[in-house]
Amino acid sequence: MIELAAPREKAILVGAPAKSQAAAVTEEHLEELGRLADTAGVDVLDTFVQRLDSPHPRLYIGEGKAEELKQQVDEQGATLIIMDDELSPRQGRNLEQLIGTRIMDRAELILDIFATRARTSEARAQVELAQLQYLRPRLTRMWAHLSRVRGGVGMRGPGETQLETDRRLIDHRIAKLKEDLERVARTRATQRKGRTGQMRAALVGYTNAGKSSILRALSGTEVFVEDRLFATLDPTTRTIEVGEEGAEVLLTDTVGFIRKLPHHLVASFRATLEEAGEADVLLHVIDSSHPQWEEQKEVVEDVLRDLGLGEHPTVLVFNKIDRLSPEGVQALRDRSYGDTPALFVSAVEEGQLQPARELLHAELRKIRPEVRLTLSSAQGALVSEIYREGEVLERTDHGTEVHLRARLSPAALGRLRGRGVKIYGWG
Ligand SMILES: Nc1nc2c(ncn2[C@@H]2O[C@H](COP(=O)(O)OP(=O)(O)OP(=O)(O)O)[C@@H](O)[C@H]2O)c(=O)[nH]1
Ligand SMILES: [Mg+2]
Repeated sequence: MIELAAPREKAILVGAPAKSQAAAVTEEHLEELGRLADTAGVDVLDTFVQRLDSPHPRLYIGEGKAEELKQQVDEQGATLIIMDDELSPRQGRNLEQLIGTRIMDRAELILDIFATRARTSEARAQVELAQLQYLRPRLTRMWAHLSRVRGGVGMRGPGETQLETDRRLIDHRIAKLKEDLERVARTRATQRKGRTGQMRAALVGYTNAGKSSILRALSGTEVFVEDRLFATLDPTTRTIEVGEEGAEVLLTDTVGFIRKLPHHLVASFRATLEEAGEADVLLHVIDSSHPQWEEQKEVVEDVLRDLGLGEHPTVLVFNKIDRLSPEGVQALRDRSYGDTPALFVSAVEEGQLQPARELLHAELRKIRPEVRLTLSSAQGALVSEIYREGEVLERTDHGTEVHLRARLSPAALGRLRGRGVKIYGWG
């Protein structure tokens, strides 16, 4: 994106919700936008709200309101306007022209945060791809903005040729990034094939819900935790012990989700997030002390559905219950979550996570039942497949037969049965 030199930007946050939205919800959304702005290093001067029946096609907000906003910007000396809603390229351009101040929407702000926080080369490439895809249809506006900053005659609006050249350059770069990312994804898929069939779980959830804190508490290792949105961008995996017999599970922490996550960003992070899909079970972490936790839970469920993980085995982990009253915790426990098992924990209180270990163990046992298999000498090749795909607990060789006690996923069991392996204790 276009970088302006320091000092810090001073922004007015603009929300234009539907008339039906409750005032408290609007306020909370703008507060979240304020936290995003803070993470991006922007000072927030004020907020500005207009309730709408539907967005204005030309300016998003109404014309009169836009004039009012312009006045407020001038009076308060704002250098930036941040819209909570996604602006079309045209609305952004028109509004920017009318007010004469740079406008960003929530999506652009999130992209900016990701760009400054991504550490691995893969995460950086994913963010750059998303940024370029966002930028491409908005090039004219970016150019108009640049010409105002530099203020030079002859810089006012580049000719069509300049735009064409820029679009072509962007297209080349997009193609190159996609190619690189596909290569990385292929390498990872190959690595995964070589992995043993250890049980895996992944932490998913709204940003700041406490995913990394839970990983830290369960693994007893240092994991980066911060009271900021998007503290974690790169997935981290640790081994944790579950149950009483010292059974081990690989637990992966993932990037948090947020309302109106730019879809380009979800698409370019797909490869990383798909790793979560390889987990036997997802731990959906919820900040139960947040007034809008139900909306946050829905946002996460929507993104998971987008990623094709809507039906994946999941456990709900209601975190931060240390901030609730005993009655508040009881009210959460009394609710029904359908068939999804739910846990009520605190990642910061000693010993509170023991039930999580036990439930995780029980769930994984359900997902990967323990079975006994008998293979004939002709099926020798399948034995190594079982070692690769599952967890072999015991092996005895009886003459030409191999007897195994193992944990395998239903899919692997179905495949083995299809190939004539004798399976006991399942289905
Ligand atoms: N009181 C309380 N605070 C918690 C609990 N779990 C996490 N926190 C705090 O919540 C904040 C966010 O925690 P993180 O573990 O970084 O959250 P995250 O889900 O990994 O967040 P992102 O990586 O930003 O998506 C930190 O300030 C934690 O100390 C809890 O059980 N109780
Ligand atoms: Mg985190």
